[in-house]
Amino acid sequence: MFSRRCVWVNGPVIVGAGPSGLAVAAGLKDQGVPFVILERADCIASLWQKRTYDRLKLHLPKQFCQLPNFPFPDHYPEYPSKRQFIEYLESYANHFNINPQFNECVQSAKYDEACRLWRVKTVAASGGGEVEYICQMLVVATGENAERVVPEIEGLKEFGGEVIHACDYKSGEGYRGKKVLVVGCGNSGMEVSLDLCNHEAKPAMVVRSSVHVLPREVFGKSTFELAMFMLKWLPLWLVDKIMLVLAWMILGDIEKYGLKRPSAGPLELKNTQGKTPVLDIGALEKIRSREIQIVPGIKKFSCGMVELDNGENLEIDSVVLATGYCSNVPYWLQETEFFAKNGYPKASFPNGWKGNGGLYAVGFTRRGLSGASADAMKISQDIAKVWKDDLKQKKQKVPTHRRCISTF
Ligand SMILES: Cc1cc2nc3c(=O)[nH]c(=O)nc-3n(C[C@H](O)[C@H](O)[C@H](O)COP(=O)(O)OP(=O)(O)OC[C@H]3O[C@@H](n4cnc5c(N)ncnc54)[C@H](O)[C@@H]3O)c2cc1C
Ligand SMILES: NC(=O)C1=CN([C@@H]2O[C@H](COP(=O)(O)OP(=O)(O)OC[C@H]3O[C@@H](n4cnc5c(N)ncnc54)[C@H](OP(=O)(O)O)[C@@H]3O)[C@@H](O)[C@H]2O)C=CC1
Ligand SMILES: O=C(O)C(=O)Cc1c[nH]c2ccccc12
Repeated sequence: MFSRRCVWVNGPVIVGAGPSGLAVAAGLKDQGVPFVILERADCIASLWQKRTYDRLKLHLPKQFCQLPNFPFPDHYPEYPSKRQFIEYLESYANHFNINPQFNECVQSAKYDEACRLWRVKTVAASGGGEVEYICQMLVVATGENAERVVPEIEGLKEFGGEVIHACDYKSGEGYRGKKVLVVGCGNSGMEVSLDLCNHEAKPAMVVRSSVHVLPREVFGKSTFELAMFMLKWLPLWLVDKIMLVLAWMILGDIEKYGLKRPSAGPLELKNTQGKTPVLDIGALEKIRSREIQIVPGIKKFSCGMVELDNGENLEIDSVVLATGYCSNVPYWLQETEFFAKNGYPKASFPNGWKGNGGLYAVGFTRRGLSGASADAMKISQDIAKVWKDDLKQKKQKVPTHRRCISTF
């Protein structure tokens, strides 16, 4: 017979200790609301610490990436490096005295209608110990990038060479002289291809459909900042048109390199399909000089080879799947009213942060870190209000953790 530890949590359970979970936690600390954060990894911000490449820098200027009530240090550059961003998040957690429970992967969460409580089951990441947390409120902060997307492509098993996902790519060091097929042309595909070039590897990047490439800066100003500024006065479609004219002036016609532009504009596409435009940090120059080869979709792999949709065959040594990420909420949250099948809230920004029965979602806005901060502020305020009203009613506080042992 197993024994499962059962923990009553006074206050909400937050699932995920990335920027979103930390931002909600900080807001709750500020208002004196207790909580528990459950994190499957052994550190905060595991996406940034464990699943990103060495030379990554933030894409958006720092003022769009800082979390509430704790700015970046003044000496940070306009686009902080991954190391700097991680250091910032570590000091954020220290400043607010946030101590997540690491190595606890949430396996299931279910609202118990009878007692109006959430039952959140975790398993230790190393296997073994199971715990059931019982709480009144549940904050989903597992992110838009929780799991890698690995497409099934014919013959990939017979390929024989190394196949990795972009989240396991650290640097081009080991690829010198190698022919690498990079599948996907989002920001990851572009930046992995650029890094491979910088390490004298030979990347070919698969562009199966279309992509918006924008310069990271226009006349020395961040393109993103400019777009946000224009959106205050102009409709989105017009800002998109202006962005495309500026991109054409600065980057030229990218279609002649095989990079077809989508018919919807870059901001419209980000809003409707969550597809992030590429903010170019140098890959385009390598595409122009043919150091990065652009190739069409993949038909199939065979031993050491790939056959493309245009019938061409390429010899390759390795494959990097820069094929994106997905939410993992449908795997563990037993709820279908607030969350859609794709693991995002059904209501879009700014309405997708609060469900029924004390359910909240942070960081599913398709607006990066600034969207996560906006959600977090609303959530921590709402929870604090519920909490304080509740306290007033009870007039007496219950201990933070009440433990019991249940058997099954
Ligand atoms: C390569 C890359 C670069 C990016 N650059 C930028 C940028 O420059 N600017 C920007 O605004 N956005 C950027 N983003 C978007 C990114 O989504 C945000 O930066 C940010 O990490 C989102 O924070 P989050 O806390 O919502 O999700 P995450 O950072 O993914 O954190 C979620 C946490 O939840 C944990 N978790 C997941 N499932 C479970 C579970 N079942 N149980 C327990 N814990 C779980 C994970 O281990 C993780 O630590 C980038 C994304 C990527 C992939
Ligand atoms: N410096 C930074 O700030 C960086 C930020 N990021 C962010 O991380 C998030 C994820 O980006 P990313 O990892 O690039 O993922 P994306 O989802 O943006 O891109 C995935 C790419 O893979 C392609 N793809 C998927 N399946 C296949 C297939 N079977 N065959 C061929 N192509 C395929 C897609 O093509 P299609 O469009 O045809 O489906 C698309 O080009 C984004 O928000 C991005 O902005 C990423 C890297 C750096
Ligand atoms: O890099 C990302 O994933 C981001 O989410 C940053 C981002 C949010 N909104 C955007 C719109 C255009 C380009 C980048 C972003």
